[in-house]
Amino acid sequence: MNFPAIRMRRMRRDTFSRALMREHTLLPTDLIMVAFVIEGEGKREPVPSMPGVERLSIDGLLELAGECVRLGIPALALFPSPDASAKSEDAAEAWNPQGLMQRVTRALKAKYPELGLIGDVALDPYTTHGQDGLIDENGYVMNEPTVEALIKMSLAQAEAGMDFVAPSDMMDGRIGAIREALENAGHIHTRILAYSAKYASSFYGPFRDAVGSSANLGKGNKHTYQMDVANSDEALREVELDIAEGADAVMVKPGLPYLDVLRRVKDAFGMPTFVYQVSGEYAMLKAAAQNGWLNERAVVLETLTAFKRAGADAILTYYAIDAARWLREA
Ligand SMILES: NCC(=O)CCC(=O)O
Ligand SMILES: [Mg+2]
Repeated sequence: MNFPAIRMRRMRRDTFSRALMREHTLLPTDLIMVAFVIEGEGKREPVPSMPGVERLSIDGLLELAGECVRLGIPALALFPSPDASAKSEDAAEAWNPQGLMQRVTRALKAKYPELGLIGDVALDPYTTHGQDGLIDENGYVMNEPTVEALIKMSLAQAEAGMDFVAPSDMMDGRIGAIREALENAGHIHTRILAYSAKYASSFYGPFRDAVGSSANLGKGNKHTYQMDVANSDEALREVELDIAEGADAVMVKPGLPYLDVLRRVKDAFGMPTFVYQVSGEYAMLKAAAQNGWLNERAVVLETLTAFKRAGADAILTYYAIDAARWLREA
């Protein structure tokens, strides 16, 4: 028995010794802000299931980007919420050089070249059926035709100046196919953030409201391409394949319910490993905070610190700007 020679509480007694033994420190540079992009001018549309989050037109995005730069947030992840008229069976608007994402990317890069931009690559905002890919007559998402579409979408974004293309669709082989197309087109610096372990999670509900795909998706689900929530060995296989195909960084998504997966991925590969605190996680925290049931600032910073402890190099979160402000005040 080591007690009392070993007293774990001794190092916890004072602020200075707690600081010295702290293993992980959350910084604004760990955070990636997430934004929903809409057409128009001077438009801000609240997302009802995500209080505090608004869909923004280009002018609002420029303000948001300026705030990221001022706060030391290195990157902004963009998700389009196109008008219903831009949706089709073949999602062709996704690779229109004058399309929403491409225009926004050029505008943001012109004003804030130092802010990293991460473009979502998946077809769901652009399809009339709300699936991430192209479907056959039975509604099954077809792998290779979808990959061909994702290549066009990635090239259009890279051409507009996107720093990272981020395929979030979970088709097989798309990382290698996109990498090859980018290289052949001379976009050798365009990075790929692979949503490698993306789960078929019910925590994406508010996001689907935000990008306007939930009504289109209806009773559909994404179980034929996103991962079964019960698996984690499979996540390692997915990540291994994406690394072999040329991913520059890999992602685990959602976040808090998948910290075990995050830790396994980081330990197994030592890759730049990102995690996504998704819309449902935001909604839970926000709802409890609005009811006065949880201290918002304390619990949000706790969740973000937990991601770092579990091995994340960067965290996509709707709370990035709030968290960076709180960290600066602290
Ligand atoms: N590709 C993005 C999603 O599927 C959902 C993100 C979220 O729920 O925040
Ligand atoms: Mg895969």
